[in-house]
Amino acid sequence: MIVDDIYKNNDKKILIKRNMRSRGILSMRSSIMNFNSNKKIGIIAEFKRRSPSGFVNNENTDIFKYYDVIHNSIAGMSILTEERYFNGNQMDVVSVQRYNIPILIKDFVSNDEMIESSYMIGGDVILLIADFLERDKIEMLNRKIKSLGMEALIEFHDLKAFERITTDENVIIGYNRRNLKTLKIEDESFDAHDLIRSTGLLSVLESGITSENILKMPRYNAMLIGSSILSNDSVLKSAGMIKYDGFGYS
Ligand SMILES: O=P(O)(O)OC[C@@H](O)[C@@H](O)c1c[nH]c2ccccc12
Repeated sequence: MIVDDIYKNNDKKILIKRNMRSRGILSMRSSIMNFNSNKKIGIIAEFKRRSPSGFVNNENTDIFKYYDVIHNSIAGMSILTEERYFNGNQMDVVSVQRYNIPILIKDFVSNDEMIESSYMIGGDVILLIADFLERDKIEMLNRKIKSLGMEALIEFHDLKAFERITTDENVIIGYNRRNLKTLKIEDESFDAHDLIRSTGLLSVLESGITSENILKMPRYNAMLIGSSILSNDSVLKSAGMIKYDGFGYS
């Protein structure tokens, strides 16, 4: 399975060790809460060159300057740094620090070296995937993340993986509508949100969100959108029309 192959090869990754950070850490949690307090949902816009589910993108990271200026609805950025299946590149993170928007490092992180390197290139938030990491591993990795002053987006797809998530104060919880084992959208986002709400932590809905379905999505604080934005879908305009009323959208 692709995911197993990625994690198995993490120890062989060539990681940037030199400090290329050009600014202090920005809080994704504060950014999302800021949008919510203005009755907006926070949109985390994702940049990736391709994904194993078949998406290919010819844009480069310059497109972020358009979202920031034109839509101003970007609470954060998500940058894929996984090279072998997503054509990711850590230098993409270094280059987007200048937009001064919180950066989520989207990779299959499973060791301290990846967390340290993500800090060095300007990351603010680290993705951890509960479906593929045991609870004590997540706790250990988040201790490292916290020690560097960063936040963690801990995502799950399998509802059973929710119980592995550590509900620490630097944690945001994501629900991935896509099953990374089958690469298919298998949506249990309403049940997932009930689980997340019981923690009192911020919630992010991820994957397969387009202008067609965004208005029907359940009540999350933020949404992480990649392919449809990168394919010039009008999803950002649709997102801007949603009024976040504290307990969801109206
Ligand atoms: O391009 P989409 O369907 O908008 O999906 C974006 C993002 O949710 C997806 O890339 C993703 C969510 N969690 C991940 C974990 C690893 C790699 C990728 C992901």
